[in-house]
Amino acid sequence: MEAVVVESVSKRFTLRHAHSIKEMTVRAARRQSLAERFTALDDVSFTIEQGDAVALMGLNGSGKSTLLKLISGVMRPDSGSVRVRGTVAGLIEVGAGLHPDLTGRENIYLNAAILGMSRRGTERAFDSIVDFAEIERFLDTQVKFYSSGMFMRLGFSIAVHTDPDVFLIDEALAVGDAPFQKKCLARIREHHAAGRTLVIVAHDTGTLERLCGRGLVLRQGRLVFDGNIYDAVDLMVPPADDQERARRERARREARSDEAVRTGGANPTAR
Ligand SMILES: Nc1ncnc2c1ncn2[C@@H]1O[C@H](COP(=O)(O)OP(=O)(O)OP(=O)(O)O)[C@@H](O)[C@H]1O
Repeated sequence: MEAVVVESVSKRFTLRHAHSIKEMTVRAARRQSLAERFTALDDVSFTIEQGDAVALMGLNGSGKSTLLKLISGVMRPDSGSVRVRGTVAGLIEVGAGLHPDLTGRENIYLNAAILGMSRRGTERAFDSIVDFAEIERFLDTQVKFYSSGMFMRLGFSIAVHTDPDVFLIDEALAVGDAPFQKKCLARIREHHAAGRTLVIVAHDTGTLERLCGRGLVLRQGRLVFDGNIYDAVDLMVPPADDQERARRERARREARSDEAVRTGGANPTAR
Protein backbone atom coordinates (compact mmCIF):
# COMPACT_ATOMS: atom_id res chain seq x y z
CA MET A 1 0.00 0.00 0.00
CA GLU A 2 1.31 3.44 -0.88
CA ALA A 3 2.05 5.69 2.10
CA VAL A 4 3.47 8.72 0.27
CA VAL A 5 2.97 9.67 -3.36
CA VAL A 6 4.93 12.65 -4.70
CA GLU A 7 3.96 13.51 -8.25
CA SER A 8 5.81 16.01 -10.48
CA VAL A 9 6.40 18.34 -7.55
CA SER A 10 8.08 21.70 -8.04
CA LYS A 11 8.71 24.40 -5.47
CA ARG A 12 10.13 27.84 -6.14
CA PHE A 13 11.14 30.52 -3.68
CA THR A 14 11.57 34.23 -4.17
CA LEU A 15 14.99 35.48 -3.10
CA ARG A 16 14.76 39.16 -2.28
CA HIS A 17 17.87 41.22 -2.91
CA ALA A 18 16.55 44.44 -1.42
CA HIS A 19 14.92 44.79 1.98
CA SER A 20 14.61 48.54 2.41
CA ILE A 21 13.33 51.37 0.24
CA LYS A 22 16.89 52.72 0.08
CA GLU A 23 18.26 49.38 -1.17
CA MET A 24 15.41 49.13 -3.66
CA THR A 25 16.11 52.63 -4.99
CA VAL A 26 19.83 51.92 -5.37
CA ARG A 27 19.22 48.59 -7.12
CA ALA A 28 16.54 50.12 -9.37
CA ALA A 29 18.91 52.97 -10.33
CA ARG A 30 21.57 50.40 -11.23
CA ARG A 31 18.96 48.38 -13.12
CA GLN A 32 19.57 45.40 -10.88
CA SER A 33 16.73 43.00 -10.13
CA LEU A 34 14.97 43.36 -6.78
CA ALA A 35 14.19 39.69 -6.46
CA GLU A 36 14.81 36.44 -8.22
CA ARG A 37 12.94 33.14 -8.43
CA PHE A 38 14.83 30.13 -7.19
CA THR A 39 13.79 26.55 -7.95
CA ALA A 40 14.28 24.44 -4.82
CA LEU A 41 12.48 21.36 -6.20
CA ASP A 42 12.12 20.63 -9.87
CA ASP A 43 9.62 18.04 -11.10
CA VAL A 44 10.25 15.45 -8.39
CA SER A 45 8.25 12.19 -8.42
CA PHE A 46 8.44 9.06 -6.28
CA THR A 47 6.28 6.70 -4.27
CA ILE A 48 6.95 5.27 -0.81
CA GLU A 49 5.24 2.06 0.22
CA GLN A 50 3.89 1.66 3.74
CA GLY A 51 6.57 0.29 6.08
CA ASP A 52 9.49 1.43 3.90
CA ALA A 53 12.42 3.30 5.43
CA VAL A 54 13.71 5.85 2.94
CA ALA A 55 16.71 8.20 3.17
CA LEU A 56 16.57 11.59 1.48
CA MET A 57 20.10 12.53 0.54
CA GLY A 58 21.85 15.41 -1.19
CA LEU A 59 24.30 18.21 -0.60
CA ASN A 60 23.38 21.33 1.39
CA GLY A 61 20.65 23.24 -0.37
CA SER A 62 19.59 20.38 -2.64
CA GLY A 63 15.98 20.51 -1.43
CA LYS A 64 15.73 17.76 1.20
CA SER A 65 14.11 19.81 3.98
CA THR A 66 11.79 21.48 1.50
CA LEU A 67 10.64 18.04 0.38
CA LEU A 68 10.06 16.93 3.98
CA LYS A 69 8.04 20.10 4.62
CA LEU A 70 5.88 19.30 1.61
CA ILE A 71 5.33 15.74 2.87
CA SER A 72 4.52 17.00 6.38
CA GLY A 73 2.01 19.44 4.92
CA VAL A 74 3.50 22.63 6.40
CA MET A 75 4.24 23.83 2.87
CA ARG A 76 2.44 23.30 -0.44
CA PRO A 77 4.03 22.65 -3.82
CA ASP A 78 3.73 25.26 -6.60
CA SER A 79 2.86 22.46 -8.99
CA GLY A 80 2.38 18.72 -8.74
CA SER A 81 0.89 16.92 -5.80
CA VAL A 82 1.85 15.22 -2.54
CA ARG A 83 -0.45 12.58 -1.08
CA VAL A 84 0.09 10.97 2.31
CA ARG A 85 -2.00 8.10 3.64
CA GLY A 86 -2.63 8.46 7.38
CA THR A 87 -1.05 10.82 9.87
CA VAL A 88 2.38 12.35 9.54
CA ALA A 89 4.71 13.73 12.25
CA GLY A 90 8.15 13.00 13.61
CA LEU A 91 11.42 14.67 14.42
CA ILE A 92 11.10 17.89 12.50
CA GLU A 93 11.65 21.27 14.10
CA VAL A 94 12.06 19.48 17.42
CA GLY A 95 11.30 21.73 20.37
CA ALA A 96 9.59 24.35 18.20
CA GLY A 97 6.31 23.74 20.00
CA LEU A 98 7.74 24.06 23.52
CA HIS A 99 6.70 27.16 25.43
CA PRO A 100 9.44 28.70 27.60
CA ASP A 101 7.09 29.93 30.34
CA LEU A 102 5.41 26.57 30.84
CA THR A 103 6.83 23.76 32.94
CA GLY A 104 8.08 20.49 31.50
CA ARG A 105 4.85 18.81 32.61
CA GLU A 106 2.64 21.46 30.98
CA ASN A 107 4.71 21.39 27.82
CA ILE A 108 4.34 17.64 27.50
CA TYR A 109 0.55 18.00 27.36
CA LEU A 110 0.64 21.04 25.09
CA ASN A 111 3.25 19.76 22.66
CA ALA A 112 1.79 16.26 22.49
CA ALA A 113 -1.59 17.82 21.63
CA ILE A 114 0.04 19.94 18.91
CA LEU A 115 1.58 16.76 17.53
CA GLY A 116 -1.82 15.11 17.39
CA MET A 117 -1.81 12.95 20.52
CA SER A 118 -5.03 12.58 22.52
CA ARG A 119 -5.08 13.53 26.21
CA ARG A 120 -5.52 9.88 27.20
CA GLY A 121 -2.69 8.82 24.91
CA THR A 122 -0.47 11.47 26.49
CA GLU A 123 -1.43 10.34 29.99
CA ARG A 124 -0.52 6.77 29.07
CA ALA A 125 2.81 7.82 27.57
CA PHE A 126 3.59 10.47 30.22
CA ASP A 127 5.96 8.47 32.44
CA SER A 128 7.75 7.03 29.47
CA ILE A 129 8.20 10.53 27.97
CA VAL A 130 9.67 11.83 31.24
CA ASP A 131 11.89 8.77 31.61
CA PHE A 132 13.17 8.97 28.07
CA ALA A 133 13.99 12.68 28.41
CA GLU A 134 15.53 12.11 31.86
CA ILE A 135 14.02 15.31 33.21
CA GLU A 136 12.09 13.95 36.20
CA ARG A 137 13.64 16.35 38.73
CA PHE A 138 12.83 19.32 36.52
CA LEU A 139 9.31 18.32 35.55
CA ASP A 140 7.74 21.26 37.37
CA THR A 141 10.36 23.79 36.35
CA GLN A 142 9.66 26.22 33.52
CA VAL A 143 11.53 25.05 30.45
CA LYS A 144 13.23 28.45 30.01
CA PHE A 145 15.46 27.32 32.88
CA TYR A 146 16.40 24.04 31.19
CA SER A 147 19.86 23.57 29.71
CA SER A 148 19.77 23.43 25.93
CA GLY A 149 20.38 19.67 26.11
CA MET A 150 17.44 19.14 28.46
CA PHE A 151 15.19 21.30 26.29
CA MET A 152 16.13 19.29 23.23
CA ARG A 153 15.65 15.96 25.02
CA LEU A 154 12.16 16.95 26.09
CA GLY A 155 11.20 17.98 22.55
CA PHE A 156 12.65 14.75 21.19
CA SER A 157 11.04 12.58 23.76
CA ILE A 158 7.56 13.95 23.10
CA ALA A 159 8.06 13.62 19.34
CA VAL A 160 9.24 10.00 19.47
CA HIS A 161 6.27 9.05 21.62
CA THR A 162 3.71 10.14 19.05
CA ASP A 163 2.71 7.38 16.68
CA PRO A 164 2.04 8.78 13.22
CA ASP A 165 1.70 6.46 10.21
CA VAL A 166 4.50 8.33 8.46
CA PHE A 167 7.42 9.35 10.66
CA LEU A 168 9.67 12.11 9.31
CA ILE A 169 13.16 12.81 10.66
CA ASP A 170 15.11 15.90 9.66
CA GLU A 171 18.77 16.13 10.66
CA ALA A 172 17.65 15.42 14.17
CA LEU A 173 19.82 12.43 14.87
CA ALA A 174 23.07 14.32 15.08
CA VAL A 175 22.11 16.21 18.23
CA GLY A 176 22.25 14.95 21.80
CA ASP A 177 25.02 12.96 23.44
CA ALA A 178 25.91 9.45 22.31
CA PRO A 179 23.72 7.51 24.79
CA PHE A 180 20.74 9.71 23.96
CA GLN A 181 21.33 9.29 20.22
CA LYS A 182 21.40 5.54 20.72
CA LYS A 183 18.09 5.65 22.55
CA CYS A 184 16.55 7.72 19.77
CA LEU A 185 17.80 5.32 17.12
CA ALA A 186 16.38 2.37 19.05
CA ARG A 187 13.04 4.13 19.34
CA ILE A 188 13.01 4.91 15.61
CA ARG A 189 13.73 1.25 14.87
CA GLU A 190 10.74 0.33 17.03
CA HIS A 191 8.57 2.67 14.97
CA HIS A 192 9.78 0.94 11.84
CA ALA A 193 9.34 -2.55 13.27
CA ALA A 194 5.75 -1.57 14.14
CA GLY A 195 5.15 -1.04 10.43
CA ARG A 196 5.47 2.73 10.27
CA THR A 197 6.92 4.43 7.22
CA LEU A 198 10.13 6.39 7.81
CA VAL A 199 11.52 9.24 5.73
CA ILE A 200 14.87 10.42 7.02
CA VAL A 201 17.17 13.31 6.17
CA ALA A 202 20.66 12.98 7.65
CA HIS A 203 24.19 13.57 6.47
CA ASP A 204 25.65 10.65 8.41
CA THR A 205 25.66 7.87 5.83
CA GLY A 206 26.37 5.19 8.48
CA THR A 207 23.09 6.00 10.26
CA LEU A 208 21.21 6.02 6.99
CA GLU A 209 22.63 2.63 6.01
CA ARG A 210 21.60 1.21 9.37
CA LEU A 211 18.05 2.54 9.22
CA CYS A 212 17.05 2.64 5.57
CA GLY A 213 16.69 0.20 2.73
CA ARG A 214 16.26 2.79 0.02
CA GLY A 215 17.93 6.09 -0.80
CA LEU A 216 16.73 9.04 -2.86
CA VAL A 217 19.40 11.49 -3.98
CA LEU A 218 18.56 15.10 -4.80
CA ARG A 219 20.88 17.34 -6.74
CA GLN A 220 19.92 21.00 -7.11
CA GLY A 221 16.28 20.19 -6.62
CA ARG A 222 16.13 17.27 -9.05
CA LEU A 223 15.81 13.62 -8.13
CA VAL A 224 18.91 12.02 -9.65
CA PHE A 225 18.80 8.59 -7.99
CA ASP A 226 16.18 6.33 -6.44
CA GLY A 227 17.27 2.85 -5.36
CA ASN A 228 19.26 0.74 -2.95
CA ILE A 229 20.67 2.69 0.05
CA TYR A 230 24.22 1.42 -0.52
CA ASP A 231 24.25 2.61 -4.12
CA ALA A 232 22.82 5.95 -2.98
CA VAL A 233 25.60 6.33 -0.38
CA ASP A 234 28.25 5.41 -2.97
CA LEU A 235 26.83 8.05 -5.28
CA MET A 236 26.92 10.69 -2.53
CA VAL A 237 30.37 9.72 -1.26
CA PRO A 238 32.10 7.77 -4.03
CA PRO A 239 34.66 5.22 -2.77
CA ALA A 240 38.16 6.57 -3.43
CA ASP A 241 39.47 3.31 -4.95
CA ASP A 242 38.80 -0.43 -5.27
CA GLN A 243 40.25 -1.06 -1.84
CA GLU A 244 37.78 1.36 -0.26
CA ARG A 245 34.97 -0.19 -2.31
CA ALA A 246 35.88 -3.66 -0.98
CA ARG A 247 36.15 -2.34 2.59
CA ARG A 248 32.66 -0.82 2.40
CA GLU A 249 31.28 -4.04 0.96
CA ARG A 250 32.78 -6.04 3.85
CA ALA A 251 31.49 -3.60 6.48
CA ARG A 252 28.00 -3.75 4.98
CA ARG A 253 28.01 -7.55 4.87
CA GLU A 254 29.02 -7.62 8.55
CA ALA A 255 26.39 -5.05 9.51
CA ARG A 256 23.74 -7.08 7.69
CA SER A 257 24.70 -10.32 9.42
CA ASP A 258 24.82 -8.57 12.84
CA GLU A 259 21.37 -7.27 12.15
CA ALA A 260 20.16 -10.74 11.15
CA VAL A 261 21.50 -12.17 14.44
CA ARG A 262 19.86 -9.46 16.52
CA THR A 263 16.50 -9.73 14.80
CA GLY A 264 16.60 -13.51 14.42
CA GLY A 265 16.75 -13.11 10.66
CA ALA A 266 13.59 -11.03 10.58
CA ASN A 267 15.12 -7.72 9.64
CA PRO A 268 12.23 -5.34 9.15
CA THR A 269 14.29 -3.09 6.89
CA ALA A 270 13.59 -4.18 3.33
CA ARG A 271 16.86 -4.38 1.45
N1 LIG B 1 11.53 29.82 2.77
C1 LIG B 1 12.50 29.92 1.87
N2 LIG B 1 12.70 31.05 1.17
C2 LIG B 1 13.67 31.16 0.24
N3 LIG B 1 14.51 30.14 -0.09
C3 LIG B 1 14.36 28.98 0.57
C4 LIG B 1 13.37 28.80 1.59
N4 LIG B 1 13.47 27.52 2.06
C5 LIG B 1 14.48 26.95 1.37
N5 LIG B 1 15.02 27.82 0.48
C6 LIG B 1 16.10 27.53 -0.46
O1 LIG B 1 15.82 26.32 -1.13
C7 LIG B 1 16.99 25.55 -1.29
C8 LIG B 1 16.78 24.17 -0.72
O2 LIG B 1 16.72 24.28 0.69
P1 LIG B 1 16.55 23.02 1.64
O3 LIG B 1 16.55 23.55 3.03
O4 LIG B 1 15.39 22.23 1.20
O5 LIG B 1 17.88 22.22 1.35
P2 LIG B 1 18.50 20.98 2.11
O6 LIG B 1 18.84 19.98 1.05
O7 LIG B 1 17.61 20.55 3.20
O8 LIG B 1 19.83 21.61 2.67
P3 LIG B 1 20.70 21.31 4.01
O9 LIG B 1 21.40 20.02 3.79
O10 LIG B 1 21.62 22.47 4.03
O11 LIG B 1 19.73 21.30 5.15
C9 LIG B 1 18.11 26.33 -0.62
O12 LIG B 1 18.85 27.01 -1.61
C10 LIG B 1 17.40 27.31 0.27
O13 LIG B 1 18.12 28.52 0.38
